[in-house]
Amino acid sequence: MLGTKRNAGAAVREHIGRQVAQRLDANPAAKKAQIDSAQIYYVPGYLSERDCDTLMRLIDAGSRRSTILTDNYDPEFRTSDSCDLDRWSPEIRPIDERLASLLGIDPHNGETLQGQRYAPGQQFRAHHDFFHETESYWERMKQEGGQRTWTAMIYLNDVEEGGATWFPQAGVRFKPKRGLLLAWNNMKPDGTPNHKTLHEGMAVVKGTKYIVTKWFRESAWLK
Ligand SMILES: O=C(O)CCC(=O)C(=O)O
Ligand SMILES: [Fe+2]
Repeated sequence: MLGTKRNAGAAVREHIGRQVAQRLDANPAAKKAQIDSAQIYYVPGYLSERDCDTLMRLIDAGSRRSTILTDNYDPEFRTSDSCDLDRWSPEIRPIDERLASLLGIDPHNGETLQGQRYAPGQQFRAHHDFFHETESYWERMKQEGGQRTWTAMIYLNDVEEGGATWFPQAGVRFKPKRGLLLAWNNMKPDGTPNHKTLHEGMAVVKGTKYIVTKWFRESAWLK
């Protein structure tokens, strides 16, 4: 394709993008955000109260300070606590597999489900979930399942004030709502990274925000 920066991976990513979008379009529970610049879907009430409670309990039990992958570390960038949730545990496994099946992606391509907790003042500043292939971590990520394609994220509780997920370039903002799932394609329909998926976990003002995030790779992450 003359004049574009499509590389070999783009064809695979284009295919995944189309397959997942078709599957979500066919799912009556999934709604599509009415914007042109990114494929963002949401499913209200995706997770039951009981599952939300279980995940919040596990996050409280297993949290550590969140980390980020970058060559330019800024301690204020991501100030939440995170926890990797054990995919083989009897509580997580059904949730994990149901998520992969919602998107129609092989569960092996999914990274470990990650819980995140934000206290007042904590945030995750504007970032892309896809990997920047010019950064030094990319060589390692390439061996570990490659690029991130789709993200699925679920709010586990309502937050009194603040904590919205904001896509400033796509022009949408989601307020945390217990059980609400968001899923978006980090690639454009042609399989190249979509910079308009830039998003931010805005600072919590009042209350505590609990979410789980699952990032899906273009190939097997789980060996
Ligand atoms: O906390 C949020 O609303 C966003 C979280 C996020 O961007 C992520 O987990 O990749
Ligand atoms: Fe993100």
